[in-house]
This record gives sequence, structure tokens and C-alpha cells, in this order.
Amino acid sequence: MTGAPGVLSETGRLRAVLVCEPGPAQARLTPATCDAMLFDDVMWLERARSDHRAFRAELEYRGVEVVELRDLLIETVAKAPARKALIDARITSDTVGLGLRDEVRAWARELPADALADLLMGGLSVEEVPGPAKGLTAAILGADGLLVAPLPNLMFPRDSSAWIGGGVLRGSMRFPVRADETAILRTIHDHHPRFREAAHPWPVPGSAPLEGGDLMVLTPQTILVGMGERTAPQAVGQMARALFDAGQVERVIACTMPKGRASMHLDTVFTLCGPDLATTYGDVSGGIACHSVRPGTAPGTLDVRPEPAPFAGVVAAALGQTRLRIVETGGDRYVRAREQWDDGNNVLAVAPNVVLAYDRNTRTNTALRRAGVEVITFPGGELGRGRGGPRCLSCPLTRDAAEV
Ligand SMILES: NC(=[NH2+])NCCC[C@H](N)C(=O)O
Repeated sequence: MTGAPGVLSETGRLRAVLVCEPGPAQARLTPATCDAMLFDDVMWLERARSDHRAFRAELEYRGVEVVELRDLLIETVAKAPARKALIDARITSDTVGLGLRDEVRAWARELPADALADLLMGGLSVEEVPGPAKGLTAAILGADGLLVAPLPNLMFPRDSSAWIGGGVLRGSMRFPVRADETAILRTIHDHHPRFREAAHPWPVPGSAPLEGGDLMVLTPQTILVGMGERTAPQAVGQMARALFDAGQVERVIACTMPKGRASMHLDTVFTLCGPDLATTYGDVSGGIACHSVRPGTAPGTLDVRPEPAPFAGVVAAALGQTRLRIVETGGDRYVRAREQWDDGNNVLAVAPNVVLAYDRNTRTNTALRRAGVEVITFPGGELGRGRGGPRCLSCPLTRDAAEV
């Protein structure tokens, strides 16, 4: 096992990463429910699972320790206090109904750890509840009605938690369908032996939205955060205060983005591949404006200043580079729009200038290769149906500082 978790950059050597293979949660997606679950289509689950294993194999081949979320959850719910916390959080009067709550909780407490993990991630339908008398909620929802909602976006663990240095930030999810992902991650951090001693949470007190796909650790001292559809400036201010108070970082670069699904997180239009190289979707990243947030002179205050330079220049300087080499989404404007939508600019660096990418983004991958990046591809046809690429499929736990 790799040592204590800690993330010091975006492109230094990746040592350990959290992933989440599609499973029971995605099996519940139907054409009627996928939109509400933030998926653009249903999934061919068997293929998605084997494609995810290809992703995992490439990571392992590169020497990265791959940690599966379901395994962590099984080991976590093996401990009684964690089991109770998660059962009480997900099986409530609001989910299964007042009539069933105590009975389902008692039943869940006795489940084997793997079955409980599948329930917590994959949800619970009326017919899965044992016993005949199920109360009003069950009668109205019908046999296949869902009492506990599945969490299909757990397969994008980038968003629900993010490591900054040796501490972890819990996502405050913009949409309620993703809120319970954070409860699961929080319980794992608090109870699993891998994290219990090592992980300290960065305390961001409020509930303003903040998602990991918007966060990038540029250097141990500077982080970059996008504010578009998902992350709000109110959350960024609170996060900056928490990180400054802890002496963790000196500067937060907060950048504005359009609020749209195609650019839901900063990492959908911009990812770093190496110390001075990024891939971007210029149609959006060209309009990004930055503010720098630093500790103010009076205690507890923030010093906020607009950055006059364009986005790429601000990021380059923060990285200690004279300029950032940019690889734009490849192809003509039609291809570019499609490859950006299919997460062509959402790659995962496993080492400086070595990235994992979806195979389908052929033009962008070729452009990256021409710029000297080693691009390792795996199939994205099924995995991408929830609008997330390799960076979203992963939450780095341990990553070295970048070489400048
Ligand atoms: N870091 C990312 N870009 N994550 C993508 C998350 C996709 C997910 N279906 C959502 O809409 O929330």
C-alpha cells in the first residue's frame, strides 16, 4: 500500500487513486430516470464494467495503486459505528417511509458487508425489502419503486471528495441526487483504517456547492478552482479561508466559467497533462477570467484581486512556467464540439506528460501526441454516458509534486 494520502500537484507521479467500477447503481438507470440522475443515456453495463477494468489495468501497469470504492465501503461497514451511521443516513423516514424505517434499518444492520455496500451504492427497491406488509410508501411506489435512490455518479469519484496536500475536502454537491455520495466518502474517511489516522478534513462549514471536478492542485501552495454550473463563489471563499487558516495554501485562483452541462466542471474544458502543458477547449477556456484570493492583512480576511492576464498566463505563472503549452481540442469546429462533449479535454495524468484518455477522441489524442504527450487510451463509449472522462473517473489519493 502506498503511504499516507496526499496530493501535491496535477501532473506529478500518481501513486494511488480511488476509482469506482460501474455496478448495481448503473443497472437501475432507465430512459425515464437517467436525466434526473445526471446521465445522458442508459448504459450497457457489462461493457462499461469491462472498459473500466481496462482503465484500471492501464493504471496498474503504470505502477499506480488502484483502490476500489466498493472495497473500501465493504471494509468500512464491517465496523459497527460506520454501518450504523450509513444506514441511518440513507434509510430514513424520507426514503423508505415512516412505516418501514425501523424494520429496514434492523434488516440492513444484519446484512453481510458486501450486500450492504451494494444497497448503499445501488439503492433499494420495494421488492427487495423482505416481508409482505410494507406500508403506504411501498404500496404507492409499487414493486419496482425505489425507496433508497441509487448513486450512479459514484463512478465519478473526482467530485465528491478531493485531496489537497494531506487533507481532504468533502464535496458539497450542487444537485441533491449526488448529496449522499459525500456521506459515503465522509464515513470511509472517518472510519476506514487507511484514512482514519491519516486523513484530516479541510473544514468548509457551509453548504454552498463545491465539487472536485472544479479543483486543481497547481502546486503545494496554489490551487485553481472553477466556478461554473457546479461550484459557487460562496463555497470558494469558505474553502480559501479554511486552507489559509490551516497554513495549507497561500493562494486560491478562482476562475469564472459558463454555467452549462458541456462545461459543468473546470476539468471538462481544461486539464493539465504535464508541468507546462494543458489541453483545453478554447471556445470556453478563452473566456475564463481569474481572481486571486490570498489571506488579507487583517486576521480572518481575504484579499481578492482580479487577474489582468488571460487564464493560460495566470496558470503558467502559478506553475512557475514562462508559458503554458496548449493543446486545443482537435478537429474542425464540429469535431471539436463533439470531442469536448465526449471528454477529450478531460484526461488523467499518471506521470508528467503521460495521460489516460478515452479512445474515441482521436483528433485531440493525436494533437496531444504531436505535442509529445504519451496518450494511453481505453474505451470511453459506455463509461462516458454520464458525461465524465478519465479525470472524473478517478480521485487521486497520493500524487507527487510536479517537476518544474
Ligand atoms: N469532474 C467531472 N467532470 N465529473 C463529471 C460528473 C458527471 C456526472 N454525471 C454529473 O453530471 O455530475
